[in-house]
Amino acid sequence: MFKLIALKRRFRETFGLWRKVFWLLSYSGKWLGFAVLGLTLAEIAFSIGSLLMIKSLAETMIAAEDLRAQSDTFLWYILLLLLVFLAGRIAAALGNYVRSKQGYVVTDYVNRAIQERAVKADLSFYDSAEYYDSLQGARQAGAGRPAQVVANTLNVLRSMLMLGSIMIVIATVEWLVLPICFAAVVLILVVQIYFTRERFQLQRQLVPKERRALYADFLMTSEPYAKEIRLWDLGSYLRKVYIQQRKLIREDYNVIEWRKALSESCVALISALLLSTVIAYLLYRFSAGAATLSDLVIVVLLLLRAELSGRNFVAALSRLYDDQLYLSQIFGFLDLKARIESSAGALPVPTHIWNGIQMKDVCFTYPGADEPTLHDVSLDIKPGRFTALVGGNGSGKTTLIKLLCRLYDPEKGQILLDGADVRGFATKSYRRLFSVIFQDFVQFAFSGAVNVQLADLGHKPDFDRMRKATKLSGADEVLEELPQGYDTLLSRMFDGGVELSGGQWQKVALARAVFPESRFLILDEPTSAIDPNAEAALFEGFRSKLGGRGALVISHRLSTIRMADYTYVLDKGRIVEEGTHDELIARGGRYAQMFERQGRGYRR
Ligand SMILES: Nc1ncnc2c1ncn2[C@@H]1O[C@H](COP(=O)(O)OP(=O)(O)OP(=O)(O)O)[C@@H](O)[C@H]1O
Repeated sequence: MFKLIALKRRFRETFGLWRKVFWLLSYSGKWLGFAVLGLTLAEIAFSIGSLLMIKSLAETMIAAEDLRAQSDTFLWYILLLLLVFLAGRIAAALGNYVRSKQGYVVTDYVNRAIQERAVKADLSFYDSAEYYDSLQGARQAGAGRPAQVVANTLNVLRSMLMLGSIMIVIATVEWLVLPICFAAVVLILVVQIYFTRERFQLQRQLVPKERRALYADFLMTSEPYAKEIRLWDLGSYLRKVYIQQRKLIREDYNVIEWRKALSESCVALISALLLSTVIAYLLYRFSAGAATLSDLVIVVLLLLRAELSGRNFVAALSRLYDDQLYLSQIFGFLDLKARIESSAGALPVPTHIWNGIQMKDVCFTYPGADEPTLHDVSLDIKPGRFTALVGGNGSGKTTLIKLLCRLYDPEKGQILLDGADVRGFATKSYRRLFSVIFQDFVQFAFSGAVNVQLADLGHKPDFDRMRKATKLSGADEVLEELPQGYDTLLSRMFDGGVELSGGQWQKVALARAVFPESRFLILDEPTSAIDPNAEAALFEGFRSKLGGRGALVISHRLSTIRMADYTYVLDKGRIVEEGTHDELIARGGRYAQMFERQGRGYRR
């Protein structure tokens, strides 16, 4: 009973997989699909046709009493055979062309689908090794697999038809040979399928080791790590890590390949014994006068052909099985569902925001972490107000921003926009409320102009608006002095690019954050690499620069924080103090101590 249920489930899974493959293939277009199918069927028909013609020619020649007298007939026959053969080759060449054309279209599509899924995945996926394994599995399976499936299915079909035709022809001469050939094919097939599955399972187990090796390779070959790797002379250490992982991977594969080679040798021995038995049986029939010489010659010739077709059939079928296993990895990744998605009936965010955002008793624990990072955090971000957040390293400031922007959802408590739970708004439109600069902002290897405008691709490029943003952040002076001004490529990775300093990059990233006309500006240590003059220029009259937007600024520099309208102090994931600068100083608590300590440092 259980077996039946499991079989049914497996059948449903396989059927579902094939449906998805055909859905993917349909993406390459109806006509290309028909061309692939038509040409492959033509190729198969011509192959079988030429086989039957050879058989018929051999029979006629053996039976002919006077070969010379019938030479004209044979000549025409051979000519026709050549034409069929030629037509088969042309169909094969055109078939290869349309299949590879379909392959390129589908491969690009699958790659795009993987990228789309990766971009839409929750940020929390990046907290789990399982997600990386799944992504690596999909990448290893290869985006070309679905297209490969077409070629392999057709190969199975072709080799099966060829084998079937040969078997039928053999059966007309000597049917007893059939079960023996069948047994040999099944035996080879079982071994191939078994090891295909073993190899696939091993590959899945080895993904973490593969990722470790790839990581070491990535560190050795990527620009951001080049300085430290040279200074600390880490090359030999990383190479050792890489070699170690590769060695473990190789050893595991070698064990399987060795077992496979042994099993294949045994199967080859059994097949040879079976074949010898068949030939001995035919010889016996011939010597007993029960079979003619032509029967003997035809069956031996066809048996040799059947051996080749049988091997092709088994190889094609095990490749197809391999495809099916690997495709499940691609579809497994594509089926990952983001948890933070707009719910059915999600609303767009309101056009006017009156009270802003409110965090109410928010608790949050990272997936897989033992301890919560935020405990009962309550905080307001009001339109037109410069709000500051201070706290020691690891106190949870960046985490709080991630929750505000709905990169994660709280475990307990609520985040409200004008009193409504933000989970009720469409995620995309809610996230567009924010312009954020994170501490680890991205340095895109694009031009200066693109680096700024990336934050708002929904609008037409607007040079004046971009100038306003770069002027506010101080990036205007940086970009204007470059060889091609704003159009200069900000990377040495490609020809004609330049490299900016850390502070210059931060000004560009800051311009990107202020460029969109979003309602809330969130700056996570926006001036950590910027010189004090530029920082003072940025925050001078900051409230009027906000133009009605709400701002949340995280900084360790209290010279910046003192300009804020309202400040929250975070400690070990809890808001421990809040108020204006004067209120917090008067209170003489943690904020006042921090301020006093920093001020002492400057006075010394
Ligand atoms: N993706 C994550 N998974 C698990 N724990 C995390 C993750 N990101 C951060 N943490 C943990 O959450 C805590 C708060 O980190 P967070 O980055 O919010 O601190 P922070 O106040 O911004 O610190 P800093 O001032 O150093 O930037 C830290 O203990 C950190 O180890």
